[in-house]
Amino acid sequence: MTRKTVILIGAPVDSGKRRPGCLMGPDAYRTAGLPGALRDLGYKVEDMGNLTPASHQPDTNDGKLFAPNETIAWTHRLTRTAEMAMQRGLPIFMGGDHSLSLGTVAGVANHAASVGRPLFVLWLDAHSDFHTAETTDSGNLHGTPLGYVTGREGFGGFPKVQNRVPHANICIMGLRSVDPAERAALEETDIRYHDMREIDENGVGRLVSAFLKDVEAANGLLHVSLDVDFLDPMAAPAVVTTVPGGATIREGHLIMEMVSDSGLMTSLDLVELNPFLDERGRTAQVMVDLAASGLGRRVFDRPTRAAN
Ligand SMILES: NC(=[NH2+])NCCC[C@H](N)C(=O)O
Ligand SMILES: [Mn+2]
Ligand SMILES: [Mn+2]
Repeated sequence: MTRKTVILIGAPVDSGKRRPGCLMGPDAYRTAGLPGALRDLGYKVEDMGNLTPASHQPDTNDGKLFAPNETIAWTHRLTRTAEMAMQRGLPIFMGGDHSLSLGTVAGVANHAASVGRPLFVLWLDAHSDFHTAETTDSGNLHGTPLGYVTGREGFGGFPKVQNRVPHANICIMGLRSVDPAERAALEETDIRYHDMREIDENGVGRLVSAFLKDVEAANGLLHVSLDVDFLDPMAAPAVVTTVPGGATIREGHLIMEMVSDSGLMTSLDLVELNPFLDERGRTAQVMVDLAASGLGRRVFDRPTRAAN
C-alpha cells in the first residue's frame, strides 16, 4: 500500500494585522512535533520549508488597509502553491495569520474545479472573516478571506478569484465576534454559520455531521481552516484576537475526529498562532494535537460506541 503524502507548507504570513508574531508559527508547529506526529500516523511527510511572498512594492501603511501589497503578494504565492500541492498530496498550511487563506482557499478551489469536484470549506473561528478590503473597520486583511474566496466585490488590486466557493458549501463554526457589516452581508447568503450558542444547544457533533453528510453526498473536496481563536483563550492563549467563551479542546478534537472518520478532508490551514504570546508552547501543542486528530490519531483504534 502506498502511504498517503502530507505536504507541510510554512506560510509565515504576518501582514494580515498590525500586531506581529504569526511569522513564527510554522517553526512553532515543527518544534511542537507536527512532522513526527504525522509520520507516526503512517503518512509520508514532505516539508516544503517556509515560503516567501511574491515580489512586491513595500507597503507605506498610510491608508486604511494595513500591508495590502504584502498580503496581495502572499495571495499570489499561496494560490499557486496550493494548486501544485493539491496534485501531490494533502497540504497542511502552517500559518501565519488568517489572511493566508485568501491564497490557500483560492488555490484549492482552482484545483477542485480542475478535477471537476465541488469544494466545501469548514471554517473554525470566533470570527466570520467575511469582510472585504472596503468594508473592514480595522483595515486588517485577516478579517477578509471568506469574503474574498466567495467572490465578494471590494478587493481591488487582488488577483481575481477564478473559482468562487459557493456559499452553500461553507460552514462556519464557533462564532462569537461578528462586525455589523459582516453580519449584514452574511445574512444575505446561505452560508451556514453556527455561533457558540448553537454549539452549546446542539453539541458540535450534530452540527458537523450534518455538514459532512452534504460534502459526501456531493463527492466534494473538503478544506478545513482552523483559527486558534476558535478555541477558548484559556485553552489556547497564543493569539492576538482572543474572544472569551470559545470551544473547548474536547469540542475541537471531536470535530477533527469526525472529519477524519469521514475521510473527506483534502487540505488544512492552521492559522493565527502567535508563538510570542504562548505559554511554554501549549497552544502550538494543542494545534498539533488537533491536526493529528484530523488525520487519524485516536485514543483507541476502533470507534468507541455512542451511548445510545
Ligand atoms: N482571522 C481573524 N482573527 N480575524 C479577526 C477579525 C476581527 C475583525 N472582524 C476585523 O475585521 O478586524
Ligand atoms: Mn480567522
Ligand atoms: Mn478568528
